[in-house]
Amino acid sequence: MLEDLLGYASRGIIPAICAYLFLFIPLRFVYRVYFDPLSKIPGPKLRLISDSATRLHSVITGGYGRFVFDLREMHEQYGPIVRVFSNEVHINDIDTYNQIYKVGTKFPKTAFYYSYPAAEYSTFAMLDFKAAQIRRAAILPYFSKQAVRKVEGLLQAKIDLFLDRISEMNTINLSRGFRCLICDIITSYSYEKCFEALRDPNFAPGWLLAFEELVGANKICFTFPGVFAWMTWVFETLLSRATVKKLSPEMASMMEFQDHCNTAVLEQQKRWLAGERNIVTIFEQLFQDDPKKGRKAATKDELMDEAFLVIAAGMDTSAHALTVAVYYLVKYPEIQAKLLEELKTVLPNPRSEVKEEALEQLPFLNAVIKETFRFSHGVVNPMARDVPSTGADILGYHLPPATVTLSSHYIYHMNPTVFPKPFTWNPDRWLAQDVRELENYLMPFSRGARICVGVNLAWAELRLTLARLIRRYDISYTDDFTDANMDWVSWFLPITQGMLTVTMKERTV
Ligand code: HEM
Repeated sequence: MLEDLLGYASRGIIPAICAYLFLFIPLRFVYRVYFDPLSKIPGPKLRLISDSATRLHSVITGGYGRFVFDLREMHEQYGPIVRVFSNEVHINDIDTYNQIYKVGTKFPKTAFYYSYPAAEYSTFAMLDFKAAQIRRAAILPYFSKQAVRKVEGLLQAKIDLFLDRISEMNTINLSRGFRCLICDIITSYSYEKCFEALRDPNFAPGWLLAFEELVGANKICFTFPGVFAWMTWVFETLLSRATVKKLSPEMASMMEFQDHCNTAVLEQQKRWLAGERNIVTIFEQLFQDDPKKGRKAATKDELMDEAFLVIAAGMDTSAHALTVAVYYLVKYPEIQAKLLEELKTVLPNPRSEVKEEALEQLPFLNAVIKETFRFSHGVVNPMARDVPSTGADILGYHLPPATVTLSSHYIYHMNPTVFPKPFTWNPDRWLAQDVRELENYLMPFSRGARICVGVNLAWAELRLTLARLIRRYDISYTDDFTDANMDWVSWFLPITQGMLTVTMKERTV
C-alpha cells in the first residue's frame, strides 16, 4: 500500500520537476528577456534564468559580498540603468537618486530587503510613509544638533575612558576598540544601560566576538532575508536557550545581548509609567500615546526592536568610519601632520579638552571626515525602493509598479568624474573653492524621508574621537598589520577582512 503511494507520488513528482526545469524555466527566461516590461533594460542576461539560483550561487561563492564591485563594472558596460534581477534595476544617475530619496518620495522601502529579525517592528523596517514619519518624529528630537550638544559631556566621558584605556595596552585592536566606544555611547545615550564594553580588558566582550562570528550569517540574512527570519524564529521560539548555546554559542551570545537591550528599555518604560521623569532615554515619546500626532504608545515588540536598532544602525557604521580614518591617517603621515597642526590650534596640549563647536570650525578635520565617509560608505548594499503604483519613467524606460530600484552609495562615492582618482583617499579635494558637486555625490547617511536618524550624533562621535585621539597619540600599525586587513566585502555594511591593529605612543608636545 505504502509502496503504491510512493510509486504514484514519485511518478507525479519527477515529471513535475522535469516540466519545471525544462519547460517552465526556459519559457520564463525567454519571456523575461524578450517580452516582459523590463526586457528593454540592458543587463547581463544569464542572471535572468533564475533569481533564486543567482542568489544561491552568490551565497555559496561569496559573490553577493562583491556585488557592489560588480555593479560598477556593469554600469560601465551597460550604462546608467542595469537590470540585475528579473524585477530589479540598479541605477547610477544622481538626479534619479535625488528623486527616489527625497522628502515626500513616493518610492517606499522594499519589503523583501527590509525584513530583518530583531528589527522587524522598528522604524527601519517600516514601509508605510505616514507610519514611519510618525515614529521617526518621536525619536528625531533626541538626535537634533542641540540634543547631541546637550549630551556632549557623555560623549567626552566615554572618549576619555577610551583614550585612557588604550594607554594601558601594548597593541590595540582599534576596529574593536571603536565598536566598544560607540556601543557604550549609544547604550548610555539611548537607554542608560551602558554595556561597559570599554572596560573589557582587550576590547573583546563576548557579544562583540559573536557579532563578528555571525557575519557569515549575513550572507543568508541579506540574500534571503525571509529564510533568515525563519531560522531566527526557530532559534528564538522553538529551542531552549540551553539548546541554542549548544548548537550555536554565537547565536546564544547575540540573543543575550538582545536580552540586555530589551530589559533596559522595558525597565525604563516601567519606570516612566510609574511616574519617574528624570530618565535619560530617547524613547520617552514612544512610551506614551500622542493623539494629536496620531501616535499610539509603542508596543513591547516595537520598543525592543527600536532598542536593538539604534545599536545595529549606529555601532558598526560609526566605528567603521573611525577605523577607515585612522587607517588612512597612519598610511599618509603627511596628511596626519597637516591635521595635527590644525588640531593644535584648538587643543594646545595632547590632553587638552575641546568642544565639538570648536572642531566644527576646522576645515581640514571636516575634510578628513568627509573623505572618510566617502570611503566608509555607511550602508554599502544597494538600498531598495519600490516603484509606486503609478509606475515611473526613469532614464528613458517605463518601470511598472513594484519594480525594485536599487542604489548603491559606493557607485556614487567612487564616481571618477566627480572624484578624480576616486580610490585615492585625499581630504584636500574637499577644500576646493566649489564642492557642491562633491557634496551632491556624498550620501553616506542616505537622503530624504528615510535619511539616517543619527547623523548629528555620528558627526559628533567622529569629530571628537578623531581630534582627541590624533592630538594625544602618535599611532603606528603593528608589524603584522597589512593593507589587506582593510579590504572589505559588502554585507549590508562594509565588512573588513581583518582588523586595524596599532601601537600608540603618548605625544609629549
Ligand atoms: C557614520 C555613522 C552612520 C552612518 C554612515 C549611517 C548610515 C545610515 C543609512 C545609509 C541609513 C539608511 C538605510 C536604509 O535606508 O536602508 C541609516 C538609517 C538609520 N540610522 Fe544611521 N548611520 C550612522 C550612524 C547612526 C547612528 C549613530 C544612529 C543612532 C544611534 C543611527 C540610526 C539610524 C536609524 C534609526 C536608521 C533608520 C531610519 C529609517 O529607516 O527611517 N545611525 N543610517
